[in-house]
Amino acid sequence: METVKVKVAIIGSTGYGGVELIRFLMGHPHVEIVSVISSSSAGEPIADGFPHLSELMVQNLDGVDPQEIAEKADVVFTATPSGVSSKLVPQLLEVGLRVIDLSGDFRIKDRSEYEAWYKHEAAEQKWLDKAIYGLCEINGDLVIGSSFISNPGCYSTTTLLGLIPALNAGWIDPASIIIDAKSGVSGAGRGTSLTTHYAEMNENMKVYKVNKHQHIPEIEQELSLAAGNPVTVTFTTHLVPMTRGIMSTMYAKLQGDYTEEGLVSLYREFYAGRPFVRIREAGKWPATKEVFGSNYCDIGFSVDERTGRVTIIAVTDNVVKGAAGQAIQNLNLMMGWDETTGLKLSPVYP
Ligand SMILES: NC(=O)C1=CN([C@@H]2O[C@H](COP(=O)(O)OP(=O)(O)OC[C@H]3O[C@@H](n4cnc5c(N)ncnc54)[C@H](OP(=O)(O)O)[C@@H]3O)[C@@H](O)[C@H]2O)C=CC1
Ligand SMILES: CC(=O)N[C@@H](CCC(=O)OP(=O)(O)O)C(=O)O
Repeated sequence: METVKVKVAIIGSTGYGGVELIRFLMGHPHVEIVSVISSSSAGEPIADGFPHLSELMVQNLDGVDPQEIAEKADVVFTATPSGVSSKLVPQLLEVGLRVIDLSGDFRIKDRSEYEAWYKHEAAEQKWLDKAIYGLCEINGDLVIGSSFISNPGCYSTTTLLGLIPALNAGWIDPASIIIDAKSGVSGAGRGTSLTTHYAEMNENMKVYKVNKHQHIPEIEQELSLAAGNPVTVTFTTHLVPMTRGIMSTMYAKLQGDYTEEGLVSLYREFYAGRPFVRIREAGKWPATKEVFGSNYCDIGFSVDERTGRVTIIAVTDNVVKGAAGQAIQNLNLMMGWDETTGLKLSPVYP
């Protein structure tokens, strides 16, 4: 006998995060997509803009009406811009929906810190306090049975999964961390801009938001929790001419004679039973193609005995583990299902 499916709605379903949620959820055995929602194209068939989704059971886009969503759905994903989520999500929670929000609006718990980096008004403190920071491999226990998840940022996910085990074990000096991160252009969303259009990005590489990236306070907040003390980082982001993928290359001073083999053991033990984090053997480093289209985060190491530093390399697909995939992993944990349900896709290669 088939079990009752959880009814899911997606707001922002015409953006990259939303479309990727639909792709994975169409194959999820315990989920029924009951509403795909757009603030600008309500009433239009989703297949008009996305012909590859013509087999989705719900055909027309609905408008943004919390009461109407609550009548149809149990859980709603908000794949909406920051500044929109902060206002919309409380309305969804108030009508009794469970919410998984993909924006940055509920990740940073300190309102003044959020406002300093995002340059607009923070959500009310009571909602910030309610939101669970859904970095599944670290906070999975808090996600189980919860009703409101703030899904981590793409760079933050990649970077935190790469740093937390070494920081937590006291193997690296928290004051020495430098992060050099690169992203494919889909990380900027579907809207066109001078920064991201083809002629600007093809055969080009750009550094951006140097020392000003909005993921800095998110990364520092979570590293500080892992270290038990305030941690600050140097974090630099680059756009590279590819569609998907993040590589985060992290440098830190080792606080002992630790080897690559030792790091591999430490990380494999830390992530034991967490199927979406894969640790390369000593001296082997991951590439973005090796996680493309999948929910994996792959991590490798190099120890430099001359400088006493470790280089940690972590890769993810920004739209999957960095957004929609992790959001579904959070749904699985929230509902008490196996965290890999609907997500067991191997990376697309080549
Ligand atoms: N792309 C990525 O790799 C990642 C994105 N994120 C975050 O996830 C969220 C979605 O990102 P992404 O899909 O890339 O962004 P997109 O810009 O591609 O899509 C955002 C969607 O939000 C909808 N939207 C805009 N304004 C409103 C509104 N007032 N009310 C309801 N819906 C609105 C738009 O659809 P419509 O006009 O049809 O309503 C739009 O398609 C963002 O907060 C982003 O920062 C997080 C991690 C990674
Ligand atoms: C390539 C690119 O532009 N990437 C985006 C990160 C997307 C993301 O995760 O955004 P939120 O944290 O706002 O949800 C950026 O650097 O701002």
